[in-house]
Amino acid sequence: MKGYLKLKNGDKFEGEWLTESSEPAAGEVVFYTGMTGYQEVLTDPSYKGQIIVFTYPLIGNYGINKEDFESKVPHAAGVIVYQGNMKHSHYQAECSLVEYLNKWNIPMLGKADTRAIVKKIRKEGSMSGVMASSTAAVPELLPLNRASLVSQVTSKEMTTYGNGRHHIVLYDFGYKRSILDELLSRNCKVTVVPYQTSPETIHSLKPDGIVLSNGPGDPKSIKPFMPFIKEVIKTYPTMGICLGHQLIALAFGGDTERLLFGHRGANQPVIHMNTKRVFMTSQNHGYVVKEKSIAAAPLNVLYKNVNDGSIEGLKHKVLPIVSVQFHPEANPGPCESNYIFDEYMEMVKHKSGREKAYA
Ligand SMILES: NC(=O)CC[C@H](N)C(=O)O
Repeated sequence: MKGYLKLKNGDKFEGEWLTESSEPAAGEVVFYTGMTGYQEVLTDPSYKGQIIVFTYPLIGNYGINKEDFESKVPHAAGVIVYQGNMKHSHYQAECSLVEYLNKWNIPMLGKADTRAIVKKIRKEGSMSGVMASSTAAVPELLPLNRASLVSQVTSKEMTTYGNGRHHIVLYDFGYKRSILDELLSRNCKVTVVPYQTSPETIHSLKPDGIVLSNGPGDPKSIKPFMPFIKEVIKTYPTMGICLGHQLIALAFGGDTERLLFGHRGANQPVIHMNTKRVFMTSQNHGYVVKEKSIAAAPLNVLYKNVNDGSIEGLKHKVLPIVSVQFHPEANPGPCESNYIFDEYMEMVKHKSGREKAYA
């Protein structure tokens, strides 16, 4: 059966509809450039409601396994690939990509001219679109609900994992399992809390540190909770990852803006501003912190993207607060920024040092 992607600007791309349900799907059309990691990408809550165009042609070649889920359910609205319906082969594979998508009723378009779609998005920017098996569906008929994305993926209740020595509260805006795993592997007990959790509740947990997770959508949609976030992060050593990083900037008076087409892939070069060391990072974001907006904020720029110069990390001038726009937990992606978790744990362990600095 034929299938189509229609972009908001009216452009139409044809392909083969590979999944069972013929229901159309709408979402923000974005592209991901990594060669592997489709299972992690599809189950990363930051992709909630997005139609993902994979630029690597062989997507599905190693199937779906039990190990690589970033959350229990997939979050992407749709999948677009160059080949599709690949015969998979891997010793850990449990099923094919198409079988997995069928289970969750997520459409996949194969044999699509992914290069043409990406060139369009790179020129005109990420935009909404609709995937359908008939040409009748139009994007306007399937409106997007960007504002409530975080509330769709956050935990419903508080859950504690592990019994390590350092108690970390992970604010859940749509956290990736790998972030939890990184903390657990560093002798932490982690309490995952819904993103609306009040400072009083956090204080009652007596945490040693706070992590603000990644998550979908516009960081400004969390603005009503900013006073909560600000109070909590000023009190405990804090690390922000991706959306969490953007929220730290907003909390200290900074501003965010939308990138033309975002950074989504596993080889985004980032430079450490002090050491000038460059390393590759895994990324997935459509918004960035505006550099001018933090000029008066008590934040230093610690990392920048080598390709476009955008801000990739911040450090508070006095308080033990650090944040990165990229993903140090890096699944999928290179692990060379993994040390950021070690640095954060040092901050957590030297809490008394923070108290001295603040006195
Ligand atoms: N991975 C993330 O946390 C993404 C953050 C935010 N939703 C963005 O697109 O910029």
